[in-house]
Amino acid sequence: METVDSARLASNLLTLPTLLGVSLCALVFAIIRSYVSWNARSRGLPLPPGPRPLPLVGSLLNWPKSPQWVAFRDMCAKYGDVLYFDLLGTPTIILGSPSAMLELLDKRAANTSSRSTGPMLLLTGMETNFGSMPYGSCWRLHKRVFWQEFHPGAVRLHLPAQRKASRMFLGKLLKSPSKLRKHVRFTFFAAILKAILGVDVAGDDEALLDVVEAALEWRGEALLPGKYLVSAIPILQYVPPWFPGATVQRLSVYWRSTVARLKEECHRCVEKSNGEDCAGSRMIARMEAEKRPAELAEEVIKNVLHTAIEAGSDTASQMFSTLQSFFLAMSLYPEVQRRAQAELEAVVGTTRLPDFDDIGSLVYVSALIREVLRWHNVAPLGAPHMTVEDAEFRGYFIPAGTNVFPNVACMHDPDIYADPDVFRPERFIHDGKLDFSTAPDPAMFIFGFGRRICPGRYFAENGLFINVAAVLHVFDITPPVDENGRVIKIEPQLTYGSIWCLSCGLSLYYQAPIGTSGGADPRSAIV
Ligand code: HEM
Repeated sequence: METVDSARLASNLLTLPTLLGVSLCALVFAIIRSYVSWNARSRGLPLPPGPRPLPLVGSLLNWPKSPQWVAFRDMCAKYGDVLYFDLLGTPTIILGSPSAMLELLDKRAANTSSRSTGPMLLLTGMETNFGSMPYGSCWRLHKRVFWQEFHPGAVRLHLPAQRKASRMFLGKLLKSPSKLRKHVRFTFFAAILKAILGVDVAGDDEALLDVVEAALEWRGEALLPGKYLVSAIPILQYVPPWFPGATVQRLSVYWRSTVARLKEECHRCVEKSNGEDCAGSRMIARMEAEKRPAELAEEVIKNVLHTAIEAGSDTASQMFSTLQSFFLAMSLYPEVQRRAQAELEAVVGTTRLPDFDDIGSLVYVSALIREVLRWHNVAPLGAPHMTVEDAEFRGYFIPAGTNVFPNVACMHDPDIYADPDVFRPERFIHDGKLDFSTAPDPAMFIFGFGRRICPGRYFAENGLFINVAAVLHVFDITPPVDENGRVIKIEPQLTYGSIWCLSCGLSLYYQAPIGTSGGADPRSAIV
């Protein structure tokens, strides 16, 4: 009897309206709970402003496609210099002014130095590039191993490699100036490989170059925020490659294999260098001296080396794009080029090529390089940092796990740089000295911020200097001319990955060396 009553009671309770009622109560309870917990976390502070998010998809449809830095600049003009987006649950902010960038990414670096480890990182095999690692002991170990070879004192050891690569670059330009893109790639590639692996890239050692290129060619596109749906819906990463439409999973197999091959190649080269003085062998010696377990040491060194190659020689890297922008600027601004050449002739003379000791005396050339970095900033959205704790910033709530992008479009803000689209190195010179009092040093922004600031910057500055100074000293860079000798107007085109780079349809013509007023021809130093 008792059993029948219980069953009847249960069936009465499980009627549809009861079920709906219970579900509704659960939903209301969940909403209230999440509201209360959000309020406790945010302490009632609002999120930063931004385009109005839509239900379910958040700000996904407001996230601009291309060029993002311009779109974000316009949005900042409307909403202020801290913009908020909800990318399917991932909080994302864009910082639109130097003060906001320095305040959040430099001064609050303890909270803003991590990286998001989204599914694309694993799919691309980039999780072993320490530039992508979240902040923590693993990143610190990699960064330390890298920094021991790239801090301002250590980069002096790499000067011979950079000098030699730049001389070879000049030789290649003399022989085949129309292959500019290839030669630009060569100079950074040769310098970094010699510096870290002890490898001499004689002539066109395409084999190693191919391994590097294969590992790098897809990166700009693949890592573009919002490019693949899987970044927004991480569960999609588990779809098997054979599943219809699983393009990214099929690409992933290829991407990962190219990175793995590059790492193996780095390891093989360092082993082959057989203790020769290069960064790789010094890293091994240090790890041995610290008595690190062999397996860990090998993995860390491979990761650091492939990170350095990617950052230092990738065709989509900042070095590559910056040097190309230099050629473009010189062909468009002949008066700037003449002024730099006059300075080189006065300081260096006509019997030798410029060298690193000349940096301090070549004020105009140094300002010119700063202007290239500003004029065509090649990574206007920098690299996103991720916050690790909830924070308050300028009266707004920034949740833990927010991706923070600095929009370095401020390099083209007329309030910061007068006539920002004009190439004018003079903006950085006062009383014959480099002076950033009226126009901030672009290096403050373009190398990133806080603890994640580019650790390769000193090596980068040396590499840019030696190549730019040597090219200016030996060549005249002019726009191309047609068969009737008429100047062809260069229309620079920019391709957009996570990094801007000049798509090099542009070919430049080189004139006789300028060093003609007596003495030995500086070309004798070109190899
Ligand atoms: C013009 C040249 C270069 C520019 C403008 C540049 C800029 C940058 C930027 C913006 C970042 C991200 C910083 C941040 O997250 O705040 C970065 C990171 C990095 N760069 Fe560079 N870079 C250049 C050249 C190089 C070179 C030549 C190397 C290596 C030899 C290098 C190695 C790295 C590494 C390892 C990171 C990751 C740092 C980390 O996340 O801890 N960079 N760089």
